[in-house]
Amino acid sequence: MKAGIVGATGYGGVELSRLLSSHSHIESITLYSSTQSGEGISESYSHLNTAQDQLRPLKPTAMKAELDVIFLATPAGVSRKLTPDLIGGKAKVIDLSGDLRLTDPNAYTKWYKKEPAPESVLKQAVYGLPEWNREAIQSAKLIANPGCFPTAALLGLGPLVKEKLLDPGRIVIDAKTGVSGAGKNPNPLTHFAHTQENVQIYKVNQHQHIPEIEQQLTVWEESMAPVTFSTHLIPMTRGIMATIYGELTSTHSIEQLYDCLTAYYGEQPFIRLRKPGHYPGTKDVYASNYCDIGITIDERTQRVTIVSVIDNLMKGAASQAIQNMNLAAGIEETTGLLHIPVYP
Ligand SMILES: NC(=O)C1=CN([C@@H]2O[C@H](COP(=O)(O)OP(=O)(O)OC[C@H]3O[C@@H](n4cnc5c(N)ncnc54)[C@H](OP(=O)(O)O)[C@@H]3O)[C@@H](O)[C@H]2O)C=CC1
Ligand SMILES: CC(=O)N[C@@H](CCC(=O)OP(=O)(O)O)C(=O)O
Repeated sequence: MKAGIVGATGYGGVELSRLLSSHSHIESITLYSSTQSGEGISESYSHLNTAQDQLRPLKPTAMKAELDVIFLATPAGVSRKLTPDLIGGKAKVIDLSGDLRLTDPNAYTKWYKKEPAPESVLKQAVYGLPEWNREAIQSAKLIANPGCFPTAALLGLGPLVKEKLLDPGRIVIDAKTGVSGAGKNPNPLTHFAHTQENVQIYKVNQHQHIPEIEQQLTVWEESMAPVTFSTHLIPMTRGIMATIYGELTSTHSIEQLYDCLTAYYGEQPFIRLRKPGHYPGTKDVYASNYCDIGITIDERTQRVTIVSVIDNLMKGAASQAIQNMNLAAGIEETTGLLHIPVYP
């Protein structure tokens, strides 16, 4: 397959380059930049000293005709403009931004404070959470790669919500992220002097991932109520931990809840369940496509705690996009993705 990466100079694009360069079904990678065309990617990122070095200007008509898969690793607001010119040809398009994830354009305007993608484009986009949407992804030509926090939160919540084991009105998701989640451009929140030795809550009750999480939870449980979702920036480069609290609709043992997770995830190649009483940390999934999940019940309060960890740049972005590419291309889902996480 011939792959193209738009936004190749960003953190998501850089991870895509790294992963695709050793993918057995990729014959070429073309890198696109809106600001650095003509330069080599290795001038900005010397670790990417690969055969495919030159950054090219975006030419949608040629890209659509020549490429088999196009990744859009661009900020919100870009792919809504690019996608109409890229779809309809032979290329499958996988968007890493939030532009195509929300089915309701009004929700996009409300939470992203931007103009939405055309409804005709939104209708074609398939939500790329493979563990829950594999069949639709397999026949998709346009894929909305999930957000990093929604990936962690939804994978943690899916089985119990789908089985109606959790009170739909009492779900709380408390999430922490590393700084790379904010992309390559530093800002006052992510500045080293502010982040180092600090924990900072941000976008309180206003995070753009709230409607994405609620949209999918509602697919599983139609009476789902709004969730409480908080994000914290912590002094590390990669990783997300979502600590999720819920209340049981009826009495269940921890073994029953664990069996419920196993029934859904036992055969999933990228979900690793911890035995009850054991919990993952972000280092367990560093630089990998895994999502590790732990679960317990507090006997005193009858509240459930679910801990779900991912690498935001991998299962939260680039490697999940490749998992989606594999499925849409009809090749083995795990191709190029079975790296053991980097430790320490
Ligand atoms: N970082 C993360 O952990 C995650 C990110 N995402 C989403 O993935 C997308 C990419 O994120 P990330 O790589 O971190 O972001 P970065 O800011 O690191 O990179 C984005 C890249 O997009 C390109 N770009 C910017 N403006 C335009 C434009 N107008 N037209 C075309 N290209 C443009 C830039 O490259 P150039 O100037 O060379 O064109 C830039 O390098 C975002 O939508 C982000 O929200 C999703 C999940 C996790
Ligand atoms: C640390 C940090 O700022 N993280 C970002 C991650 C979101 C993201 O990557 O954007 P999408 O909406 O495209 O998923 C945030 O919380 O907004």
